[in-house]
Amino acid sequence: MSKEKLPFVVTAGQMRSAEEAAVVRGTTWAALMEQAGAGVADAVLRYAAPLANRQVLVLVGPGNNGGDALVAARHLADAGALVTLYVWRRSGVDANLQACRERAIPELSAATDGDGSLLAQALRKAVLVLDGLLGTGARPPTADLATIIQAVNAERTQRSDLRVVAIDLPSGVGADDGQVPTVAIRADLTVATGLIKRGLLLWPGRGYAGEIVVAPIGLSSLDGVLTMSELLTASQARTLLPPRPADAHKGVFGKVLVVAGSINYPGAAVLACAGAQRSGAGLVTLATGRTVLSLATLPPEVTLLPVAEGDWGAIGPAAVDDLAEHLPGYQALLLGPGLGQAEATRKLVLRLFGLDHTRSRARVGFVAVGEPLTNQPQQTVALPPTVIDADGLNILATAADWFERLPPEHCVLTPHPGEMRRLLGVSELPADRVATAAEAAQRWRQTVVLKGATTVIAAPDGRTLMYDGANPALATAGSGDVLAGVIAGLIAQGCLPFAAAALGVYLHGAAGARARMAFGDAGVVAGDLLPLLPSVMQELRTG
Ligand SMILES: NC(=O)C1=CN([C@@H]2O[C@H](COP(=O)(O)OP(=O)(O)OC[C@H]3O[C@@H](n4cnc5c(N)ncnc54)[C@H](O)[C@@H]3O)[C@@H](O)[C@H]2O)[C@H](O)CC1
Ligand SMILES: [K+]
Repeated sequence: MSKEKLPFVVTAGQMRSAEEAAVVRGTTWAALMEQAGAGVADAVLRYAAPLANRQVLVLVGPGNNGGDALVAARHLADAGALVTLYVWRRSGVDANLQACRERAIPELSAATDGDGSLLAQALRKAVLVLDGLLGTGARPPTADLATIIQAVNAERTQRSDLRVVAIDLPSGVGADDGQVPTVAIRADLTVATGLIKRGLLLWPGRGYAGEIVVAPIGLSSLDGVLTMSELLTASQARTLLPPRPADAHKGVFGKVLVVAGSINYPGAAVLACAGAQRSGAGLVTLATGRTVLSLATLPPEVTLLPVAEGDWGAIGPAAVDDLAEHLPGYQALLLGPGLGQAEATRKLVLRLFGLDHTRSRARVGFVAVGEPLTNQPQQTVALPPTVIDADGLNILATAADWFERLPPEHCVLTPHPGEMRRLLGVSELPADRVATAAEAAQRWRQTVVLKGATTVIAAPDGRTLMYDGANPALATAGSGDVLAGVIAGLIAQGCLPFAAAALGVYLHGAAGARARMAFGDAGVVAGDLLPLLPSVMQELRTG
């Protein structure tokens, strides 16, 4: 599929670059705006038909977002809608306003509506409000603009028959970070002009956008923008599926070793193993202490590798020898779910990554790709591609420059925001989750899955995917364990780290959506995802 057809997600700056690149290639700003406004009108007519002889109130702001609104207003009037303009702080009469005047489209001005009565009256009559106040050039709305926004939101709350459509962004939502510093329009639909702005997919902005559609504006090529995010869609996920030859034996689908669990979290190990199984791995082995094994109710298909444990069943550093003996032959390692942070476990994790300097040479660790395994008595066993999750991340975060021990593009890190803060050594994450994940992935040279209502998957080469899968049903203990297992299972089947992370996030999210439909917003447990994963995967494969 050509790049242009993929739903790119951009910052305001990247959008500007794409537009400037288009203008350099011969289009004009006026043409871009005409296509944007026409596209908005088309989306509105598809979304809220019939509008003939229905009142449409178009809010017009001072910038090009307002310009789009004037173009759309003209097209909607030509389609038979009864359009009224409500102009806020727009100076001068440009061609698009002139064209509305030639159609005698009624025009109200905020400047002469001190008490807001004109707006209130127009809102009461309208069946649809089109928000063309502010777009990518917005600063946080203050006083007079905030009053207009609050009046629109109040009317929409009171009347279920009123639809609000935002042009490019709901006014008041930050284009790059989705923040809503003061107030913002609550839209039922946002028509993104040309490309989806990042703020539409980052919370809380995502919650103001409603349904999101894209109105093409003729960006013939996207070479103007270097690294853009892309929305992770089913069609994208489908391209990432590992092959599933009908005549294959289980060895073809790889083996996953899961180092997980502790006396407090035996279930995390179970969910992680089951996630790996349900993603299609050929064989899953749980390496943990005997105490945890006695507590965990494992699927019968999971094989067990009891390893040395310390106090309270915590996996201890001596487990390195057990792991070294068994790791060869595994195509994926998952480290972390429910591990706990006992001192003994901390030593194990640091030793696995060669960060525990109390011993000269770990028997297990990352051997630089291509470096021959030494045939010394302390032969080092290379770790397979590794998913590092939960306490695996929390323990790594305690070692300075931990990421320098990892061979490039060998791991998938799956932090939630708290784990990301610890890995970055910051008290607060920056608002722009995409930039945060992208910079970390490039610095650490690993795939990073920054989990959240919108999950960002970032590759070391700068590419980022955003999964728009906010789902309260997934905000449940163990959901992350299942995801980590799915990703490890996909790596075992031959997916490269970034592909496994993206496909894993998609499958996990789709299963979560299925569970929410079946069980509702509350009360879904992570285990409910497991039986849904194979059918979600099958539908993706045959879709
Ligand atoms: N560039 C193009 O050819 C196209 C742009 N598209 C649309 O245009 C907007 C971006 O336009 P821009 O003029 O840069 O920004 P805004 O329309 O958001 O308006 C900025 C304008 O408003 C003033 N302003 C900002 N915040 C406030 C505030 N809180 N209070 C008062 N005034 C404020 C600011 O000073 C500027 O004057 C983009 O979103 C698209 O909708 C087309 O879609 C494609 C072509
Ligand atoms: K807007």
